[in-house]
Amino acid sequence: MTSATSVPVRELPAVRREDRGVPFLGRAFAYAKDPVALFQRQWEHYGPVAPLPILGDRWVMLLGPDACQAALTNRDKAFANGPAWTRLVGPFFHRGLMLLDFEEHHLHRRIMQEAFTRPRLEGYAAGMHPAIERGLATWPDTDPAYRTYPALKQLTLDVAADIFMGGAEDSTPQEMEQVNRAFIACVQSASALVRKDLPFTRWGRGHRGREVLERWLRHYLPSRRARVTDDLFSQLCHIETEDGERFSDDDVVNHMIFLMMAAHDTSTITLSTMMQYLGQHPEWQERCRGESDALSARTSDRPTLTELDSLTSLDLVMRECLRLRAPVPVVVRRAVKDVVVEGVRIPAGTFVTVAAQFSHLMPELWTDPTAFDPERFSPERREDKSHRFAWEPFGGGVHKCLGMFFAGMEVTAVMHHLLRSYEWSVDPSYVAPLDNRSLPFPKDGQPVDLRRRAVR
Ligand code: HEM
Repeated sequence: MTSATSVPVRELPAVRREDRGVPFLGRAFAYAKDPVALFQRQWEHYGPVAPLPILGDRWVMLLGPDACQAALTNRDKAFANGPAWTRLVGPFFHRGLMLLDFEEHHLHRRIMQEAFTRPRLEGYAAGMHPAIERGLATWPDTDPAYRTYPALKQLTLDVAADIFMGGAEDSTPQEMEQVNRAFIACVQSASALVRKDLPFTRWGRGHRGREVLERWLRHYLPSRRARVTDDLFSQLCHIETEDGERFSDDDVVNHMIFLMMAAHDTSTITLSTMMQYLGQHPEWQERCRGESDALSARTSDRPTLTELDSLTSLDLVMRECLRLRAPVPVVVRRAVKDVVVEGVRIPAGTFVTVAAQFSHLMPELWTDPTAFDPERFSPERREDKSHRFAWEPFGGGVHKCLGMFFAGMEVTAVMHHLLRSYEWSVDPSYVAPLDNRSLPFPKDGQPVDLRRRAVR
């Protein structure tokens, strides 16, 4: 963060007339239409600290790795998460870890960390394979336009039911579908224009969704408290720090709702982006499949966490896909006191978007930034080292994604099974039509030409 004494401090520039957008909505439409074009325009006209009128509030957009670093590392404790995320996603992820701040966040994160240690991840990895195999068995043998996005969403939900819930043994497929819809309702509330609990509104659906999730989780709480199993729910019920601190029932429910939301869409988006690029780059698909086939020949069809780590080409592809299409393109904060970033004063009360996706595409940081080139992450090139915050799909600072390794493991495990079971192709000229109203997903379901492999 720039100190007010070292650099002359400027006030935030006024919003130009042509950047005011639609009355009240401000630039919300421009963001939904093409966030990258909006980032670029803001950067060109205002630089790294750009004013942004949105939904009647005063927002500032931070662009470029230095400005993002200032907000994420948050040295002066000037930025808070709770008030900003709550403004966006409302009460639906109430008291999830990402929405807590400062001392309270530190305490909860210390407890939750215990559920993400390496030995625990090994347990989750072992538990994932059956759900992935069951899910992929329902995919067709061949389909020239298989809509992979909804299929992957269903698959990650099934994996989550096992790994997060320990099987959701009392829930029928219809109830699981209702739970899926409840999550979607909560996530989509972020783009609600009417922010009141009224019938037929996105906000209202978010409220109903939260109620469904709470009821569903509270039903399972006693059985998960009663015994320790390998699933995340049971772990949250039992973990404690060395000082004996543990979660209350309410904490467990609140954290579970947030965790399932944090894990579900982000992993699905990463997987569908990987399927798109691997479908458009058969040489990379073959290279990744070669490693997966070799691994299975050496070990078993259900690799351990350490064995999954050896799929290095898949790891390069995943990093590149997270760069090109960050599942969380921006994170948000609210200034709780006046603060200076890159020489510009941001007044207390201002909402802030930290635009990671823009850094991922800056020509100053990456060669040919829009090209699919996974080798840029190879040990010889390591373009992501051009700046500590050049590549930040998982955020940074004290709120950096706690599920980062879990996500890598889940995505690698699903892709490993997919590469072993299927071949697919995607038209090289295909550009995913993204819905950017909440997290970016392909509106057309992302059709691919899918064929089950004859011999493995
Ligand atoms: C590719 C998949 C994922 C991406 C791109 C992603 C991205 C992010 C980002 C950008 C943040 C920071 C938010 C902020 O600074 O305000 C975050 C926070 C978080 N994520 Fe993830 N995430 C992914 C998967 C997961 C998974 C699988 C889990 C859990 C199993 C998870 C759990 C969390 C938690 C608990 C936080 C809050 C951390 C805190 O506030 O201390 N994420 N994630």
